Amino acid sequence: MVSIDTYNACVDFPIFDAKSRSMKKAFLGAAGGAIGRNQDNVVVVEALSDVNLHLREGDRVGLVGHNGAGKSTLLRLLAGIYEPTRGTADIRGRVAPVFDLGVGMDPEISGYENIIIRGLFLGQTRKQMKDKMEEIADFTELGEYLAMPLRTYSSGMRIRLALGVVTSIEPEILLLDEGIGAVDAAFMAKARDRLQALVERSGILVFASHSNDFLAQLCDTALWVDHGKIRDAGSVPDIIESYEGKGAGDHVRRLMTRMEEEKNA
Ligand SMILES: Nc1ncnc2c1ncn2[C@@H]1O[C@H](COP(=O)(O)OP(=O)(O)OP(=O)(O)O)[C@@H](O)[C@H]1O
Repeated sequence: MVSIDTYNACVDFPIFDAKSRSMKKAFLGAAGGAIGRNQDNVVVVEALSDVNLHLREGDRVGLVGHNGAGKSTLLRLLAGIYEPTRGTADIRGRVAPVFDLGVGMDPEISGYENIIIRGLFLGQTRKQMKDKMEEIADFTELGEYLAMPLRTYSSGMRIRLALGVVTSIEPEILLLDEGIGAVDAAFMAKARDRLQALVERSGILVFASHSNDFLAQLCDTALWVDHGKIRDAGSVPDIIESYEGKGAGDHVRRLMTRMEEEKNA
């Protein structure tokens, strides 16, 4: 069974070299988690506090919130990269963390070899990646460059390769942190379809994004993360409306209606 359960999970980052003078006036700014002190009087950033999350097979959840609200920290907690400082996080299922498209890529080896390595990094086997190789190679449209070392690629070419691999896997839990940047528009349209298909065959999706259109396309529900806490939970348009206002909520509602009509057409 695939599941995510966190109980009052907190993640603190101790900052041993923080200047105490500047900390005297610590207050909750618009961006970032609360800054406090732990029992040893060390300055800590409270990146997440008392997060209770219960997700099951089929859940597609978007995370919205200001810079430094705790979205990436929450994804890293769910990926097992961070342990909760207090509380618990119980994650069942094979996790594919897609935070940085370039992670696990080696500039000195070929595109083909990088496809295998990146796949292993995402929990796939060598055999699975070899079976998918042709299809991934086609998608990237990189042709003979695939036999060349990755260092000869432009940044957009690297993203094509990384997206080709990421969207080819079968994850039980897919953790996605936007960062899908510099590819040309035609390629992005192709990648969106593949991303949609990836999400559909994933057990659980948690997706942190500042793009309302992307959230509307990939998620059913959303969480507003604010200063390390879950401030609100609900449908994607409702949460975007609470977070950004009525205009943004209505835009997402219209977009979702249009997508639904296109699906049924
Ligand atoms: N390694 C770290 N050491 C210290 N503080 C950190 C570390 N990583 C994150 N933080 C702090 O934790 C808080 C949450 O950061 P996080 O990266 O999770 O935010 P986010 O919601 O993903 O932001 P953004 O939308 O800007 O990517 C911030 O206050 C940040 O300063």
